[in-house]
Amino acid sequence: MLVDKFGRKINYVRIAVTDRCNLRCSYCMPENQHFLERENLLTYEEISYLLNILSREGVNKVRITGGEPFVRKDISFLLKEIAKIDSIEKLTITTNGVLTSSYINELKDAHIKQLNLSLDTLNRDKFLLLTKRDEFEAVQTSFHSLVKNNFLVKLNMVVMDEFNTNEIYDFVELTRNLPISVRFIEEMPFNGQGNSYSGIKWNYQTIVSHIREKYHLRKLQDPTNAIALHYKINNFAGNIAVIPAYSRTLCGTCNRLRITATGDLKLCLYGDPVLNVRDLLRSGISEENLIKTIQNAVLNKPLNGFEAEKQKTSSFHESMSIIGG
Ligand SMILES: Nc1nc2c(ncn2[C@@H]2O[C@H](COP(=O)(O)OP(=O)(O)OP(=O)(O)O)[C@@H](O)[C@H]2O)c(=O)[nH]1
Ligand SMILES: C[S@@+](CC[C@H](N)C(=O)[O-])C[C@H]1O[C@@H](n2cnc3c(N)ncnc32)[C@H](O)[C@@H]1O
Ligand code: SF4
Ligand code: SF4
Repeated sequence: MLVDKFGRKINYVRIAVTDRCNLRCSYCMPENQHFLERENLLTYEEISYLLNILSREGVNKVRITGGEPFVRKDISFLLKEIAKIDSIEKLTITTNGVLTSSYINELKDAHIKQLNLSLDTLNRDKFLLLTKRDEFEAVQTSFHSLVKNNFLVKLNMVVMDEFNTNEIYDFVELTRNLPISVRFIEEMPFNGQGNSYSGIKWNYQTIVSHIREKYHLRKLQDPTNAIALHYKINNFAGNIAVIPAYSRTLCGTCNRLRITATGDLKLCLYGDPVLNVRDLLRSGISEENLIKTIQNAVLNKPLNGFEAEKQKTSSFHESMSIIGG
């Protein structure tokens, strides 16, 4: 079992399979982002080996993220390998939707039932402005194709002051007839650039208050270990949620480990890596020692890894594409 010193069971691993992406969302990476060479990435064999080991330590949920997972060659091979691990009950992906519609059959083959799709605006021109790529139609196609094929879709919208706050109600409206979850996310300081960062104007409370001005929100019971606050509007097919990713109100029940594209193990999204599994694997470490090393590292998972961060008014943050979100 992977358990930290606060008794939190770590059963959810988020793994970034690449740092590359076919979009350039400004909150995530600059246009001239420098990407890693292939040899720096964990291979699919290394990822499968690692997840097999972690699954025996109680990990039963895996999220594939990136960068954009579908830009990595033969991603379907990895999905099928992970699907073979019996004790992984939930395998899921976070994707920008540009290429996703071409993978519907492969997703079904890997028994994937749920996908998180990132979409921050419903306006094509604004999409281009934000992502620097004219792929709005492709994302729409994936969105509708996933819903039509009965995947459980969570739509992630990063709330950005003066960019898409005027679309919050339009996103809420999507849940009127579609059985999806729309999640409003506080923007975090991970844009891969050195600009100063002094907090956010639209935190989860502001977002909820804004929605309440127009809709009657009923609070739902949040699933165990959720990092989102869930709400329902009567008679709407879907639901909505708000992720206090920057305010960090839900860290106490955090059950996550992150493995970045280069194999760094992160105990918290905001923390520094504590070890590098790629280097350990390539050094020929035994399975037993690898497990012990990870177990010892996990013990030190911070209760709230953001404390040091709060003291800073300006700092450099790597791109979210390396961490995986
Ligand atoms: N602060 C914080 N933000 C997170 C954490 N996990 C995910 N996020 C952010 O939440 C947003 C949605 O992330 P997703 O990749 O869709 O994953 P998820 O929220 O874990 O998905 P579910 O397991 O379906 O709830 C992204 O902006 C992530 O960066 C976390 O542990 N802490
Ligand atoms: C880094 S992306 C990787 C997966 C895929 N490329 C995508 O965009 O869905 C994972 C999630 O992190 C979110 N994200 C990226 N940068 C963020 C930031 N600065 N603040 C909040 N969320 C962010 C994205 O919106 C996305 O939902
Ligand atoms: S958020 Fe996802 S889609 Fe956007 S640039 Fe980052 S990795 Fe790419
Ligand atoms: S900020 Fe860190 S401790 Fe809090 S939920 Fe995210 S990963 Fe977990």
